[in-house]
Amino acid sequence: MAKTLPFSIDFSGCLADTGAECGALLDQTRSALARLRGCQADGTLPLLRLPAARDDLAALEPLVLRWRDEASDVLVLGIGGSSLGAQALLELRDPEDRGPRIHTPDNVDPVSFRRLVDGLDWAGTRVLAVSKSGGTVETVAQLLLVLDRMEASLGRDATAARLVVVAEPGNSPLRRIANDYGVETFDHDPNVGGRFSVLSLVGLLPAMLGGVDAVAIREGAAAVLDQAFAGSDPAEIPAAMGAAATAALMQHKGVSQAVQFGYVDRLARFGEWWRQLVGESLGKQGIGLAPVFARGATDQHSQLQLYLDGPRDKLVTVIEPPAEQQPAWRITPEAATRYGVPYLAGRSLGDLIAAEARATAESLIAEGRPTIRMKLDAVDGRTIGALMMTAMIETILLADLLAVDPFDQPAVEKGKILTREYLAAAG
Ligand SMILES: O=P(O)(O)OC[C@H]1O[C@](O)(CO)[C@@H](O)[C@@H]1O
Repeated sequence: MAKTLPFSIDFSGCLADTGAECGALLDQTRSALARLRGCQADGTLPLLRLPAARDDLAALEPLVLRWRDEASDVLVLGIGGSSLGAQALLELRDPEDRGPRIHTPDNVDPVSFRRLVDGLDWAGTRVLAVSKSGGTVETVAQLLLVLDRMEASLGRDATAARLVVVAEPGNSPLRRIANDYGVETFDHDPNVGGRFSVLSLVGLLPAMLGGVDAVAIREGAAAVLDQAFAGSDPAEIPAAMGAAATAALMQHKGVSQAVQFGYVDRLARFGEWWRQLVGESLGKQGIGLAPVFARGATDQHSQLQLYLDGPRDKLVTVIEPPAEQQPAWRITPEAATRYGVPYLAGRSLGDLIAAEARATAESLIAEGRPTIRMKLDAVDGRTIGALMMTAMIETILLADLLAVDPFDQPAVEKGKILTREYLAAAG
């Protein structure tokens, strides 16, 4: 299916007993796809315009060049959609890249944050604070603590020169800090929600600071939209098939969990980004799909027993590695024979992990467990851009089939209010 995309995908292992229901749901995706195409044309869903945009990337270049040249470390402060996408993209960094170390501490665990910050040389450190709302307590707290340290070490002007803020326009704590210090500020598009913002500067600025090819990422995403909006049969569109198959399994087979079983370590952070996308976009009004990330081959020795023999409530997507990641580092036939493991003769770890991914997918299918098989052409910017856009379109289509709004997250507000109340009371 769909070889204009940098991956192939096989849904045959998840359609048993739901073929008819899936077909009907697939038909329903036609109207949602047409609406999305309209939104791309008239710009009402800016996410869909990002893959083709280039001017915004050009506007980031001076900052990227400056910081890549002068910084030893970049601290990216942000959480949720203001960090997870960047973390996923930074996994594609070339190990030989000579740019700054990039830290994405997202969490506010006081010990790990302090450990990180204590190891920084403030003169060489640059700080990028990202928050769509500009008011997320974790990000604001981290920034205030960091500013305190930086200012004590460097003084106010040098601190201001080392800080850049990304936030939507308006009067928010982050904007007030930025104004007060007079720092360079970039707008977060108010119409691109955090978990859909990875292809904007939110994900791409940190990626570019790490020397990752932002254009390739956008090209991969563009290929997905081109294919999805070309008027093809929805059965040929991975996002539409994924949404229809998932909805059919949820509505007719009691599936309530989606497991992404990824056999590529560099995509583990992609798995974390995807968890927010699925969790926050679909989990509402008593409906939802619990997203689970499992790492192959590690979780074969931890979770696979459950997936094969536990409750039939899971849809597993096995992401199989590309052939490309098989370096010529092989077990010698002599050693394999001598120690009684002849099947390892001449084999690499790439051979091993590929065989394990295949074995996992085939075992799940043999057990009648709904399974999608995805095979990547490569692990690069174009592929991750395509994976991310496929996941976002699939989530939007699935939300449409489940009749929930993919773009809000109203339930998390209560906890935020209580957190502020408890902090105020403690003070
Ligand atoms: O970018 P912000 O506004 O700091 O929000 C961070 C994250 O918090 C949430 O609003 C959930 O609390 C996410 O949707 C969002 O990605």
